[in-house]
This record gives sequence, C-alpha cells and structure tokens, in this order.
Amino acid sequence: MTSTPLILASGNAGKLREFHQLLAPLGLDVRPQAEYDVPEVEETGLTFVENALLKAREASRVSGLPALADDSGLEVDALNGAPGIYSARFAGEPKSDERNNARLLERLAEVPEGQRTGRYWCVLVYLRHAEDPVPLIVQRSWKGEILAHPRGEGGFGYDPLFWLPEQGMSVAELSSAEKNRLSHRGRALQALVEALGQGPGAR
Ligand SMILES: O=P(O)(O)OP(=O)(O)OP(=O)(O)OC[C@H]1O[C@@H](n2cnc3c(O)ncnc32)[C@H](O)[C@@H]1O
Ligand SMILES: [Mg+2]
Repeated sequence: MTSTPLILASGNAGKLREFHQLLAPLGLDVRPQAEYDVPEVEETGLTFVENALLKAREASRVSGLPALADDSGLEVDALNGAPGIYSARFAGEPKSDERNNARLLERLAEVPEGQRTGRYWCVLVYLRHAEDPVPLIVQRSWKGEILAHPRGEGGFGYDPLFWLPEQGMSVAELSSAEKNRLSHRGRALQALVEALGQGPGAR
C-alpha cells in the first residue's frame, strides 16, 4: 500500500467495521485512531458537525495524518429530536447500546405506532491536516420508525429498534452489505469519496 494512511477518528467498533467494509475495496489505507493512541475527545459541541470536527482535528493532530470522523445519532420526532447528539450517552456513562435501547423504549412506551417516526443522522468530516481551514463535510439521514420490541442481531446501537417500512425489516435484520448501501453512513461516505475524487479544486 503506497497511499498515505487515513485515520478513522472513532472508537466505536460498529462504525469502524462499516467504514472498513466501505473503504477497503477502494484501496485506501484506513487505520483506527486506537493505532495512534488518539484519546477520546470530549464531545462538547451542540451539533453533529461540531463534534465530528473536534474528533477529526484531535485524531489528525495526534497522528499527523489526514483524518475522517463520524458524529451520528438518532432523532426521534415524538421526543422533540432526542436523543440526537446525545445518542451514545442517552442512558448515561459508561456508554451502553443495551441501556440506550431500553431507555428509548421506556421514553416511547405511551407513543402509538404511526407516531414513532425518526431518522438516523451521520455527519462526516474529513480534514487534510489538523489545521485544515476547509473541512470536507457531508451529512445524510435515514428515515425509519422505532419498534416496540427489538428485532434482529446485526448492526449496532439502535439498529434492532429501527424499522424500515420499505424493506419490512429492522436495520439489525439487514445484511451488512444492504445496510451499507442504504444507510446514513454508507451514503454519506459515498458522497464524501466522490467529492474527494474530484480533488481540492472542486470545492
Ligand atoms: O464518537 P465515536 O468514537 O465515533 O463513537 P460513539 O459511539 O461515541 O459515536 P457518536 O458519538 O457519533 O454517537 C453515535 C451514537 O448514535 C447511534 N448510531 C449512530 N449510527 C448508528 C447506526 O448506524 N446504527 C445504530 N446506531 C447508530 C449509536 O448509539 C452511537 O453510539
Ligand atoms: Mg462519541
């Protein structure tokens, strides 16, 4: 591999798995930030964009390499957008998908089918270096409904509770290839790779 490594500024195993599946076929040399001992940053932003920037900047600063960060989450209409940017820590620290899912079901206990709509958001930030004044930013969403009971074993996070009416299954019931093709993250990454392929002059 002759290309410059790209740091994936995430400590989430589910995200890292998806990034590898999506980026490895492109011949990009992608490395998790743990390989460079990048510490977890405090996500103090009030938007996905701000948090993704904080993560990418720290990973790039520590590694001296270009970095790609993902800040993502679930926005539920009946909860006025919660858990949103707090999706990973919805049920407090330490982060736990299981407790987050239980909390979500509890908060939606009185909300009938048809009013349990929401969407995943994924914001990707790519920095050429830690002080890059022109971050490449892509945001994509993925609509669905929140189930009353978990279904499926695949994916991570809220996937067993995220129902796709068009597919007639939860995200956790999709194959990983299908999830990557349809998801907020898969589509955001596709757009980012296309933008990068057009070179710096294109933006
Ligand atoms: O910050 P990093 O280190 O990347 O890892 P994290 O898990 O803390 O990631 P976020 O701060 O971006 O929080 C995103 C949360 O949103 C949820 N989420 C995002 N994308 C998801 C997906 O594709 N499937 C299920 N849940 C998802 C999941 O609970 C994540 O923990
Ligand atoms: Mg996080």
